[in-house]
Amino acid sequence: MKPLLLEVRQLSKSYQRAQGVFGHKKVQALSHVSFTLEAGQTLAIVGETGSGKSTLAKLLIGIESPDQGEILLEGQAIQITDFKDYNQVIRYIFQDPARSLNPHQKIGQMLQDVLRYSSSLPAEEHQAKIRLTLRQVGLMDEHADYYPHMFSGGQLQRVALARALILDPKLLILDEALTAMDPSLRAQIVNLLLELQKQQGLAYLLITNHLRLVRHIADKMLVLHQGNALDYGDTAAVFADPQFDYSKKLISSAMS
Ligand SMILES: Nc1ncnc2c1ncn2[C@@H]1O[C@H](COP(=O)(O)OP(=O)(O)OP(=O)(O)O)[C@@H](O)[C@H]1O
Repeated sequence: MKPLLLEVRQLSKSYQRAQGVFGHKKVQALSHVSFTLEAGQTLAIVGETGSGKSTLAKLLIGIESPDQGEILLEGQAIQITDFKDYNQVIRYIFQDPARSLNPHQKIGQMLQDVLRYSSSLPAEEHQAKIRLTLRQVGLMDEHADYYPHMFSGGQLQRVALARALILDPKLLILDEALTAMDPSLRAQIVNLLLELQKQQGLAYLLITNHLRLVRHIADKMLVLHQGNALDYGDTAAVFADPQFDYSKKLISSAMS
C-alpha cells in the first residue's frame, strides 16, 4: 500500500513568552495535534487568531521544530535539517506573495534561482521548465522578462504559484493565501488550484478562517482551538454535525 503523503502525529509546540521584567510564561501553541493528508486531496486547518495555525505551518515547513511529535512525509519521518530536501515536496505560499518578491529581479530570473538552488534539473533545461510553469499558471512566456511591478495583483498570485510549482511539489501549503483576495480574484485562483489538482494530483493544506472556502474546496477539515484539535474529518460531515461547541459556533457564525 502507498504510504500517506503527509502524516502528523501528536505534534506539540510551546513558546516562552516574556512576562514582567524577568518572568516567563509558557504558551502551549499546539497540543498533540494529529492528522493525515492523502495525495491529491485538500485538508483545511481552520481556527481563529491564536489557535495555532501559523505554528503548525512553521513546523511543517521546518522553520520551527516541535517539542514532541512527528511529521512523516510519504512514510518517512522528516527532520528540520532535511529542509532543503523536502522543500521540493512541500512548498509554501505566503499570505502576501507580492511582498516576498525582489522588485529588482525579473520573474524568469527569480524562477531560475529556485531551480538552481533547489532542483537537480540540468541548467540547459531551466528555460523550458520556466516557460512550462508560467503557462501552467495561466501566464505567458514573455512574463519571464517582467519585473514584479509590471504585474497586476491577480498575476502576482499566479507568479507566487509558479514559484511554488516549478519544483513539482506534491503538497502546497496555502497559509491564508486566499483569504485576503477580493472575491472575483479568489474565484479565479481557486479554479486554477482545482484544475492543477486534477491534472497533477497535487495535495493542498489550506490554512484559513474562511469557512465558505473550506466547504467549497476541502475534502477534510480540522478545527484548531487554543492549540487543540477539535473536530476532524470529512468536510461535509463536520459541517453537518460538529461534535464540539466551539466548532458549532464557528461554523454557524461563518455560514449565517
Ligand atoms: N514566537 C512566539 N513566541 C511566543 N508566543 C508565540 C510565538 N508564536 C506564537 N505564539 C503564541 O502561540 C499561540 C498560537 O499562535 P499562532 O500564531 O500559531 O496562531 P494563529 O492561529 O496562526 O493566529 P494568527 O491567525 O493570528 O496567525 C498564540 O497564543 C501566540 O501568541
